[in-house]
Amino acid sequence: MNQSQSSYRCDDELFLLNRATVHRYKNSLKSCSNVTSNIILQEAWEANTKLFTKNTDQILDMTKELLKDTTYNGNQSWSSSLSKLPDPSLLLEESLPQCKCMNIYNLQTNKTKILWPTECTCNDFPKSNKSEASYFKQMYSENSSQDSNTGDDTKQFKPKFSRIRPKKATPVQKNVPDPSQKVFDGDMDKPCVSTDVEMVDEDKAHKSQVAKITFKTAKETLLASNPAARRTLGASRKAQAKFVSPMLGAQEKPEVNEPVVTDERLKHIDPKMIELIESEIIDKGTPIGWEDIAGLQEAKNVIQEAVVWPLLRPDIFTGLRRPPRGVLLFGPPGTGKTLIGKCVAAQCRATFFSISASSLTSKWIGDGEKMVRALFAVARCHQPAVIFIDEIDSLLSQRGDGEHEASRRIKTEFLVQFDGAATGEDDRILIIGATNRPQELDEAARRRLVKRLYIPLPDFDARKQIIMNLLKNESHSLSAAHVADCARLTEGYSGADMKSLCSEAAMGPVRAVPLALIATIDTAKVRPVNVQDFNIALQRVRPSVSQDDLTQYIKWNSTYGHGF
Ligand SMILES: Nc1ncnc2c1ncn2[C@@H]1O[C@H](COP(=O)(O)OP(=O)(O)OP(=O)(O)O)[C@@H](O)[C@H]1O
Repeated sequence: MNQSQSSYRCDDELFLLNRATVHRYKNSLKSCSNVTSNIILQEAWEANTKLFTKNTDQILDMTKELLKDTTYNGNQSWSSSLSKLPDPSLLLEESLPQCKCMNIYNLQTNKTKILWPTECTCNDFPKSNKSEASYFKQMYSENSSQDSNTGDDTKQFKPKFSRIRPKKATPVQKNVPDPSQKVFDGDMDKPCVSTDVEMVDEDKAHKSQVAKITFKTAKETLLASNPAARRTLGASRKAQAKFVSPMLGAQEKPEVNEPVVTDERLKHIDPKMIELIESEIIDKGTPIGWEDIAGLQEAKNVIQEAVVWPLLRPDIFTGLRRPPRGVLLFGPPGTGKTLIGKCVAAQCRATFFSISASSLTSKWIGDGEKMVRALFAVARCHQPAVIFIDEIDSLLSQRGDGEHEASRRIKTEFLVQFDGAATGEDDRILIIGATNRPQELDEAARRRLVKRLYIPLPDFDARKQIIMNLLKNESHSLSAAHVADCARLTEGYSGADMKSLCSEAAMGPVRAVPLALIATIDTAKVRPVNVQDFNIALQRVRPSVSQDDLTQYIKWNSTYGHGF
């Protein structure tokens, strides 16, 4: 008896597998593809079909043979040598190659109880010294030798490309399936229904589809994503033909259109510069109100009277009431000069051009004066307009012998444009210059910036207001008295210093949160900012303006500044 075989069940179907194949089959189930397991089952089925047919024929032949030999014994009874035959079911059983634990097989009239390989406990898988591969080969040769004389005893398992097919809700049953054509469909819970022919066709289709998806030459990839490249790859181009770039997406790229300039006043200006000014220099930040600027009441009054109202009502402010076209804001850094410029633009409903003089001189080296011309031309098209020039001292510094030619030309162009804007009756352009070094300004520029307003450090009330404004949207436990104390302790701080102080204090509650909780803590559980946080912040944030600097501003203000 061949002890190296067992049976395997796929629902109602019975497969007989030799032990090595069962072992191999079990292993194949661990892999993510069902290709190997399909092959094993298909081949086992074919081998077993032949085995069954052969054994059944043998039993029938023997029975017929014995029935011929019946005798009448004279006692009104017939005897037959059929009884000498072994039980046909045992004969069938013997034909079933089984393992040593076959005693647990329960053979009942040609019905074989199915034994799952996992149920087999005899562990009699041959401990062959041969490698598993050669063992399989041997086992397979044994089976094939019973096969028709093909002479091919080294029949190999040909790998089949197959996918794990999704479970179908209702398997498509094609009449009564022919067992000889059954294949296992990869689903252990379902009977197999596909035929060999179908599977081969499907495999072929799948293979070619996989090949199509996976393998593409560089040319195919390019053509798939950019069909226009077909004209340039391998095709001859006529001498007059336009060059077509084979680069990906080159054909889709819209041609870069030069900005269309419609305004007559801009026709001599480089369109790229116009675009640059409109995109980079026009400030579209949040509008600022007068209440956002703490203190500086006198400066605010002068600006309203001299700048805002005339821009709003140009009809009233004519003749002697004609407003100044240039304003200089000077004072220590961080005192709100830029804030005032933005506030003016917002209050006049004017277009706000914000430019730093150093960027004019460095960003467009060699083109600085063209840029200045373009700036004024664009501002004329967006009237009323406010041109805010930060660090105006570096643009309009005192002229000297060692001065660079480019910077001299920018300066000259600026003054020319300034005069044009100042004298043009219809022009409503205001220049606001801001500087921390008013003493370095060129005399000609100083004269043109008629209103020179000193923007000092915030006083006690202004500091209080800055703290209150900044704490407005924060959770805090500071009383009015605490805020006043804090304002008293910050004498000499600029507006920007006050902002730094409040930011530092606001970090106190966050620093109090244990490090492990910082990523998860609920915002509501972070404690409010308290006076202790401000006391700590006061030790860390110091004023940025020195007393000496302040003395110089006061001196320059008394000489050139607008007296309040
Ligand atoms: N008077 C003020 N009221 C409210 N906030 C102020 C005031 N002054 C300064 N600040 C705060 O300081 C920040 C810096 O102010 P701003 O840029 O206007 O100063 P600046 O005078 O233009 O400085 P710099 O001369 O260095 O350019 C502002 O964003 C604002 O938060």
